[in-house]
Amino acid sequence: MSALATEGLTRDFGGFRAVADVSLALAEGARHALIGPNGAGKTTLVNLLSGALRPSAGRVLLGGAEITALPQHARVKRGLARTFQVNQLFPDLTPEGAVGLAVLERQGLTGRWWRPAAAHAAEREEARALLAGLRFSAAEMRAPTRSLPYGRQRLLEIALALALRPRVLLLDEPAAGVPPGESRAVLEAVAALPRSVTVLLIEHDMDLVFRFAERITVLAQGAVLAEGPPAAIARDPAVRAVYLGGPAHG
Ligand SMILES: Nc1ncnc2c1ncn2[C@@H]1O[C@H](COP(=O)(O)OP(=O)(O)OP(=O)(O)O)[C@@H](O)[C@H]1O
Repeated sequence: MSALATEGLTRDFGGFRAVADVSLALAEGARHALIGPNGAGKTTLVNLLSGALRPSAGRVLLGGAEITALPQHARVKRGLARTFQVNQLFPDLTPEGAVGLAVLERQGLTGRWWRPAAAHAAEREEARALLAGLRFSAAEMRAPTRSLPYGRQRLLEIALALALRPRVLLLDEPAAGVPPGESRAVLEAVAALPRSVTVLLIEHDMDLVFRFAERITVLAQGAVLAEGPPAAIARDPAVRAVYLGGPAHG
């Protein structure tokens, strides 16, 4: 059974078909990447998966169960998480505090502000362990998020998603906007994500895609143009014609 699958997923905007009859299947623990030229429909497809958009036709299945009609929060509860831009949401919180809140959210305890401080120790501990796994130093965990380098802020997005203990994680351009000097740390953290999490990476950076992915789906004009292991995708003449261009990738 696939961890995440779509069947004939289609989305029209007026007369324009942004996603056209896309059928995808991610195996448990998959390291799958979705690529395609600008306007290929990647963002629309992710929005259909996360529940931000409803399809015009087709189905989305999580662990074999249909979730097509479920709103975003219900999908998150069932184990489908996506990263989102935290620097707009938590500029004054520390990473430790923000991830601690996400742990509480998972536990359904966010309303209980009255709990004694000692009761927060467990989620703080979990938050620290999670951030340490993403190679945050103790000082970085306790600094206001806004003061951290952008690469660290993007890693915090991943930490917040992981705090929900997802079965499937949608990683939307985790290294976008990160300066070259910091992007290596983001890349390593993505590569080191636990296998218990199935990952779909949406990414423009071909180095990251070809280092991370074991399978790649190429979208073009809303439809699946090709799918396969990286070596086959890099060689595929149709893919190179519409997207990669130039010499084959490793
Ligand atoms: N809300 C909308 N209304 C109308 N057209 C839309 C809407 N959202 C997306 N589109 C169109 O659908 C097509 C696919 O867009 P989408 O953003 O999904 O592509 P993308 O592959 O994510 O592109 P990029 O790599 O540039 O982010 C584009 O032609 C876009 O103009």
